Order: sequence, then structure tokens, then C-alpha cells
Amino acid sequence: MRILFVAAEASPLAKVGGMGDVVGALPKVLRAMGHDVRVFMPYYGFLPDKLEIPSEPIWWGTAMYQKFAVYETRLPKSDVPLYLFGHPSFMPRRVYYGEDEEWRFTLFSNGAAEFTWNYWKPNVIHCHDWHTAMIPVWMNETPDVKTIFTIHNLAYQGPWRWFLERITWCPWYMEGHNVMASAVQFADEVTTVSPTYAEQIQTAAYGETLEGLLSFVSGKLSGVLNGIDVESYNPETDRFIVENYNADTVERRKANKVALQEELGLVVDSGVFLVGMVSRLVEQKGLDLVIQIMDQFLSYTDAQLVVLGTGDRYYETQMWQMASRYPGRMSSHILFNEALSRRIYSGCDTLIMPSRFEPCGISQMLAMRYGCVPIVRRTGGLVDTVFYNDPMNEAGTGYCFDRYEPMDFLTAMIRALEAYRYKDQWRKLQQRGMWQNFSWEKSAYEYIKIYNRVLGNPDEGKPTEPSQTSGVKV
Ligand SMILES: Nc1ncnc2c1ncn2[C@@H]1O[C@H](COP(=O)(O)OP(=O)(O)O[C@H]2O[C@H](CO)[C@@H](O)[C@H](O)[C@H]2O)[C@@H](O)[C@H]1O
Repeated sequence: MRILFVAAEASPLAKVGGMGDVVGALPKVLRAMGHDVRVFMPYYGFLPDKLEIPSEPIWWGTAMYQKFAVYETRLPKSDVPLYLFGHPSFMPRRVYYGEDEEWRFTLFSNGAAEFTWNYWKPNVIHCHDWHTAMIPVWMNETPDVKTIFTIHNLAYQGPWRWFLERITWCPWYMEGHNVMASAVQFADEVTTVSPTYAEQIQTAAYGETLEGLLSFVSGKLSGVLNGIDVESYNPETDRFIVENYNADTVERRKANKVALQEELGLVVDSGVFLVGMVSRLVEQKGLDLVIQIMDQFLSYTDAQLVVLGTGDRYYETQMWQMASRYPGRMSSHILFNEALSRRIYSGCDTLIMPSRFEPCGISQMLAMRYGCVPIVRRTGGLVDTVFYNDPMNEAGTGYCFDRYEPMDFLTAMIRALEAYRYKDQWRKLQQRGMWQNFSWEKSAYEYIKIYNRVLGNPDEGKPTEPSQTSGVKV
């Protein structure tokens, strides 16, 4: 099969959040399974710092009265062809934000459509989030190219119809008041990144006003759980961490914990409970719960907290202020730093993710891979990936709470803190997390099934064993 991934992010080149992880990892796995997968992404101004890009484009095109160039290179450490959409609007050294956001991503998706009509025609275009949401609309009259639309973040739905009509071609048949709604209607299949979230978005609580439409198209809507890049994120070989280890040598993490405390100016003590958070600092991630309980948690315990993230100025400031109240006990880093995130996963005892909603969540899986026990709110993909710790039956992988309430979160934190005192059981809990199979293989087969379905091919996807091997749902 010929498959073109079109997205705004692809790790490790351009990553702001979890979508970058998905687009950076899944094409490699699909390609290893024998499919001709390629990626189409904007040529951001910072990319030449990260990889070699030929100076001559392979193709020139026009869209929205603009001329653009397409350059060809490869995704790092892979043979996946990467097409870079070159236009001056993407030259600033950032992925998102900016006044022309809606205009330039509409141009980008226009460029991707032109590219597939005129240069390389795939069987399937796999579109990700609103930045690519017009592609299924335009492809509606190209029956030999099928489209899959994956929702990573339903909260951002892209430009409204009235704005689109001013800047681009909105075909006569197009429906939908914004691009996300149109993509949901016109894509051959719509997926999101966990089975639980696929159910939740059909309700008013999670549907972000699209719940009616999403339940109407439920026949073509499914949830495919994300994986993680288990080669890159491997505590046994990770060169960004001080001490490598695996599930059998999990006690070696102590060196990473001490090194992290030293690096971040925390009181060095391998015995204290070290809590981490690696996240975009936005409402989705439950920052208001963190703000409401953390003073109590830090005042009444000897625990320490590390926060790494960027996002809304309000939350960034709150994290800063809180850290200034607990010198030596709390450290906030308002930046994006991949290496530091790995040191947090490998050094902290626990990772908090009290999300308001969570399509899948990558951080909790990375944490488990590194033996860092997740504390999560049971929503979306967090329900599908983290299971209640049950020391009696030696099952479960983390601490969970249901209601989006500060006391529920605080209680889960205290339960984890208590459990941390019982070292043998804590070690087993860490090991159960590390033994989980979060590799992309299983999800890749699910996607292949979907691609085959839209193409009308017989199903050749092999079912594999469930990804959770030792966690049980209680
Ligand atoms: N400051 C920082 N420095 C370094 N690394 C940082 C960082 N902030 C975040 N990260 C990294 O970015 C990724 C975050 O991924 P998540 O899936 O947890 O959230 P996100 O909301 O961005 O993704 C959205 O898309 C993904 C993919 O589908 C869904 O899993 C998710 O639920 C949805 O909200 C992790 O790899 C994390 O380590």
C-alpha cells in the first residue's frame, strides 16, 4: 500500500506534543511491515539545524495564489521519505502560534493535496488533526485516494467556514461549520487514539460540540491506542540518562534520581518521594487540580516536585510561583527539553497526569517504560493504559482516580506516597509498568486493517497479543 502521512509535527524534527511522537514513529513501523509510507510536513525555519535538506526542491506547485516548493529528505534514522512543504510563512522558528496560523496550515494542506494529485499519488492519505482537515474534503472527488482522519486533539478545530471561504476553495458539497467537522464528515474513516476516548467524544462532556456528529458517524469511528518508540525510549540504552537499567536492575534508577536532584537544585536525598510532571501546561492536562492541591501536598509531606512544560502563560507563572515558595523541594522548568524529560522519567518515583481529558497520553507510557509509576485521572487513553495498583494480587501499574476533583487527586497522591514506603511492593509495581508492551506493532496492525477496509482489500492484518501483559483491570 502507498500511504502518505500529512501532519504538522514529526518527532524528532518538529515535536510539540504527542502527535509528533505518533507521526515520527508509526510510519517507520508500517514501512518495516512492507508498506510504502511517506510523510509530508511543513519546512519549518529551524529544520536545517536538525537534518540535511537538499537545496534543490523536487517539485514546485501553486495553491491559494502562492508558489511553494517541496523538498525531499528522510525521517532521521529511517528510510521513510520525508517531503517538506516550503513556503515563507513557515520560515519563523516555531511550529505553532502566530496570527497567520489558520491561513498557513490551510495553505499547507492545499499543498499536500496538490502534491498527491500531481507528484506522488498514494492509496491512502492519513491526516492528523485540524491542520490537515481540509484534505478529506478535497479528496472526496478523487475516489482512488482514500482518507483517514486521526483526531489527536478535538479541542482545536481549526478555521471556521466563513474564514475558509475567503481564503481557499470550499467545494459546493462541503458541509461543516469548521474544518474539523468537515473532516469528520468526509474522511473515509475517522480514528482517535484510544478506544475509551473514541466512546467519550460521542458525549457532550467530551465532544467539544461535535458529539452529535461524531455519534452520527460512529460506524466509521474507532479508537486505536498509540504506542511509543520503544527503541528510542529504552532505559537500557538511553544515552541522555546517567545510569542505564532495566526491569531486573530497577534499583539502579537511584543514581538517576540523585543526579536529577543535583541538576535541578533540589535537596539531594534518594529516600524522598520525587514527583514529576512532563506536560504541555494547558487546561487539558489538569493544571488547575495541580494548583489546588500541591501546596497541601508539599506542606504536609517531605515529597519533592519537578515540573517540565510550556503552554499557557497563566499556568507557567503559577508553576514558577509555586516553585519559589518551596526552594529545594520544587523545581519548575518552563521549556521544552527532550533530554531533561528523559531524565525526569528515569529519576522520578512517580509522574502525575490528572488530565481533564486525554485522547491517549504518551507521557504515562514513557513513565512506565522507565519505571516511574503514573498517577492518573481515569479518562480517555489513561483508562486503557494505566491500571489500579493491586499489591495483594500483584497486578496493576499505577494510581488512578475518577472524578475531576482536587480531593480525589490528593487522595491518589497520598495513597501512592504511602505505598512508596513498602519498597518490595513498590519495586514490583515499577516492574509491572516496565513489562508492559507499548510497542507500535499492535497499533500498526490496527491501522493496516483500517487502510485495507477503506480500500476494500481483504484484511491481512495479523492480530497480536494485547499490549497490556501484566496489568489487570480491577
Ligand atoms: N516541556 C517538554 N519537554 C520535553 N518533552 C515534553 C514536554 N512537554 C511534553 N513533552 C513530551 O510530549 C509528549 C506529550 O505527549 P502526550 O500524548 O502525553 O500529550 P499531548 O497532549 O501533547 O498529545 C496529544 O496527542 C497525543 C498523540 O496522539 C495523545 O496521546 C494525547 O492524548 C493528546 O492530547 C511526550 O512525549 C512528552 O514527553
